[in-house]
Amino acid sequence: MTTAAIIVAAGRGTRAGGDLPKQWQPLAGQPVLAHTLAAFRAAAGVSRTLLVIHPDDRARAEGLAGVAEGSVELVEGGASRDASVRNALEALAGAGIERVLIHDGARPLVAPGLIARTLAALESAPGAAPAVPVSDALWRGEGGRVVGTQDRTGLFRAQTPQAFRYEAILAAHRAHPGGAADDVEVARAAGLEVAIVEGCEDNLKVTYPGDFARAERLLALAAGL
Ligand SMILES: Nc1ccn([C@@H]2O[C@H](COP(=O)(O)OP(=O)(O)OP(=O)(O)O)[C@@H](O)[C@H]2O)c(=O)n1
Ligand SMILES: C[C@](O)(CO)[C@H](O)COP(=O)(O)O
Repeated sequence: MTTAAIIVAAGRGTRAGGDLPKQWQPLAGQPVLAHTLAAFRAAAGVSRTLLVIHPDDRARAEGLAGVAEGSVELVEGGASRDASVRNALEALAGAGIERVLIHDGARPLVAPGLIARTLAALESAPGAAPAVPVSDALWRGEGGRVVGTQDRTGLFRAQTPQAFRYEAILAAHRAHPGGAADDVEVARAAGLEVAIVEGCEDNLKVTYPGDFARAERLLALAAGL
């Protein structure tokens, strides 16, 4: 099966703050994105890797391992995450790709094993994505006060990579009006079944300033430091 990986990294990282978009900020001495790309290089069976970037970031992207050598292809993103994914899916049209993994560049701790089990789940469904069951109690709050509780049964925190049969997710994106939080939402809007795969607590998305330190601690643990 021919598999492509799409790594979306065209966002501006406004919630993370800093002088650079979060995916370009350093994490253990390298840009966040360098860690993400390294995880996909270590994953088995990915034949093409597309990195979706903001046009302002082209020079930075050209400095990443794999880009100059041609093993990582650059695609320009759009104004929203789903527009960025769509650009990359369209760039793969007609290339004989059968499966696609779509991953946030801002999740640098993705493990090759998680990538493998997400892909494997495509045997039984046209889509598959990792998620972590909600384990904490859930409240509704207003004005700094708890105003209610929420049943957590059947609730999951969604992660990436999200994997799909390529032609199915391309058609789903073409039919979608836009504004989806992730590709599972796009797939479901087109009627595709998506299997839930066991996610990993460490596969965090760098979203807020404090996430850099947390990600560095996890990287150090993984390296046995
Ligand atoms: N127009 C966009 C918006 C987001 N993304 C990517 O989608 C992933 C998940 O999005 P998010 O964490 O929301 O990133 P940002 O949009 O950059 O963050 P913020 O909402 O804080 O600005 C990130 O890797 C981001 O770069 C993208 O490729 N194109
Ligand atoms: C795709 C995603 O990472 C799934 O968790 C997420 O929906 C995108 O980021 P946001 O923080 O919801 O904007």
